[in-house]
Amino acid sequence: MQTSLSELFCSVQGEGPYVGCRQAFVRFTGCNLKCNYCDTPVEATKVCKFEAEPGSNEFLELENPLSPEKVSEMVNSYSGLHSVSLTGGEPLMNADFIDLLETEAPLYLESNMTLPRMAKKVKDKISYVSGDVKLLSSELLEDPELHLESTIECFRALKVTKDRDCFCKIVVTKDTSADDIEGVVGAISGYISSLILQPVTQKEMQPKPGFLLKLQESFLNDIDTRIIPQTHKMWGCL
Ligand SMILES: C[S@@+](CC[C@H](N)C(=O)[O-])C[C@H]1O[C@@H](n2cnc3c(N)ncnc32)[C@H](O)[C@@H]1O
Ligand SMILES: Nc1nc2[nH]cc(C(=O)O)c2c(=O)[nH]1
Ligand code: SF4
Ligand SMILES: [Mg+2]
Repeated sequence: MQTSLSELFCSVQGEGPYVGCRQAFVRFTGCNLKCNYCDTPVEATKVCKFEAEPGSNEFLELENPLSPEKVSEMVNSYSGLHSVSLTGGEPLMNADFIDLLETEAPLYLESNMTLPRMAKKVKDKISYVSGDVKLLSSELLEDPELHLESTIECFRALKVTKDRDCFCKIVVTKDTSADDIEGVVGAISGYISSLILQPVTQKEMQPKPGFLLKLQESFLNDIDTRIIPQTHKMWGCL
């Protein structure tokens, strides 16, 4: 089994409760959604850009597709890793490949949580789940009811346990509706350790600070709720 990656690099986690933790980032190509705020190209690429020396800005180009052995070897070439971020694109589209990875550091899944069958396949391999909920109003969803069901089923499969952390992250824009967030969070709150409200990075799409603070207040009684913007972009790292 082989798959295509767009890039593989070492940096620190720039989002959510694990901000600052040193990670290898494994970026898969392809996605089943089309979020209007998405900051990442998801198209398939001919080569995988591999930054062998962290922070060097020098990239080797490895021809796609790559085997799980080769990807594990590249990840294991980095030292001091807290975990390995599986991202994309949508990493759960590569559940069979993920199942074959043999990395020394534990796996951290960054997912849109819409592919429950795939979530069930990888659940025992994953130590950290950054479950990025896509709101019903935020994309062109064919079937909002099915979307919500799939989201709940994914969180149930990958829920927080003594061996796995699972938190929910929601990108908030100026068009986000509080009811929309409350509906989804109410349905998954039993499966997560915290809720992260992530204001969208593009200035022109950002919500007002007062809206975020009100939202946070409405959840705080039930769940550890934090407002954390993307931090890696502030200091220009990958
Ligand atoms: C590019 S996605 C890839 C993983 C997966 N498809 C997902 O959406 O979680 C990685 C993370 O970047 C976040 N993200 C993408 N565009 C963003 C933006 N403009 N502002 C803030 N966060 C953004 C996503 O919400 C997600 O948490
Ligand atoms: N530093 C850094 N942190 C991140 N957290 C989530 C990312 C992603 O694109 O999945 C990301 C990323 O691309 N870089
Ligand atoms: S699910 Fe993730 S990768 Fe796909 S479009 Fe949305 S933010 Fe981008
Ligand atoms: Mg990113």
